Amino acid sequence: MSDASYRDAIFSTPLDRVARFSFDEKVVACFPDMIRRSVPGYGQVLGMLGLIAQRHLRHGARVYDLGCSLGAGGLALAGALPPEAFAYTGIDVSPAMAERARQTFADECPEHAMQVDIADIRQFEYAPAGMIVLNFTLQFLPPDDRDALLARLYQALEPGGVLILSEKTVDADEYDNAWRVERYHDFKRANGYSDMEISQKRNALENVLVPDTLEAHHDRLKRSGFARSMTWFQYLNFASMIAFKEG
Ligand SMILES: Nc1ncnc2c1ncn2[C@@H]1O[C@H](C[S@+](CC[C@H]([NH3+])C(=O)[O-])CC(=O)[O-])[C@@H](O)[C@H]1O
Ligand SMILES: O=C(O)C(=O)Cc1ccccc1
Repeated sequence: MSDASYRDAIFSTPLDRVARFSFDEKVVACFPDMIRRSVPGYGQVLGMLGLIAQRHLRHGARVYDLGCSLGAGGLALAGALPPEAFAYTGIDVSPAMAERARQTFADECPEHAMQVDIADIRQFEYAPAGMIVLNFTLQFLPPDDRDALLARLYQALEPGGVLILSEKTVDADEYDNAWRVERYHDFKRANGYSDMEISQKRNALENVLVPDTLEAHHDRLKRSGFARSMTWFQYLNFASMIAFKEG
């Protein structure tokens, strides 16, 4: 398969019926461009992953990257830590994504222990881990499945381990929410998306990407066992949280 990367033009022509968004071959081919132009703070969140790992990850521990897509999280970690510092397992249910992530790791960081599994993160058998990353992935699970997954991840974390949870969020206050969504659309427009692309993608994501409020996330983290969590990053309606398992 080609590893070329294209500009995202998926929603640029008028569609009679906008299909549900899915991580198919077409999305995979333009994914780096799509995510960079569509997720405010994506690069900053990735940049901090390595710094957070340097501070919190036990030497040699396992790191899980759930919904790893093309492996950007793994590459960020490999750029910040030496090969013996961690063993990485990326998991993605999309074979097209996972295969490209494998190829990228083989090309870019062959010395590092980078594994990619094609699996559903809800069914995966987790081994003990020092760090678990959910970068813009939980939002794609049916809301009823989110509690059970977080509770299992808490169990898999070693004492002193950390969970990074990055998400698109919704604001409980309708005015604050409208302001953030409108500025988010401005952000997309400034990144070259047309009004039609913005509205067709919005329709395609309806009931596929279901955002929670930050409060709902922190409540869920607490219910799952985490005594402490905080929002360390927020940019419009996108945020990243960290949750700590007591050491
Ligand atoms: N049940 C599931 N099991 C496994 N994978 C899943 C599941 N549901 C969705 N996915 C996968 O989760 C990923 C979400 S993208 C993550 C970006 C990445 N973290 C990044 O830092 O570049 C986010 C976005 O595109 O906004 C896709 O690759 C799906 O195939
Ligand atoms: O584009 C959007 O509206 C988003 O919410 C971000 C996004 C990025 C990549 C795939 C799906 C959603």
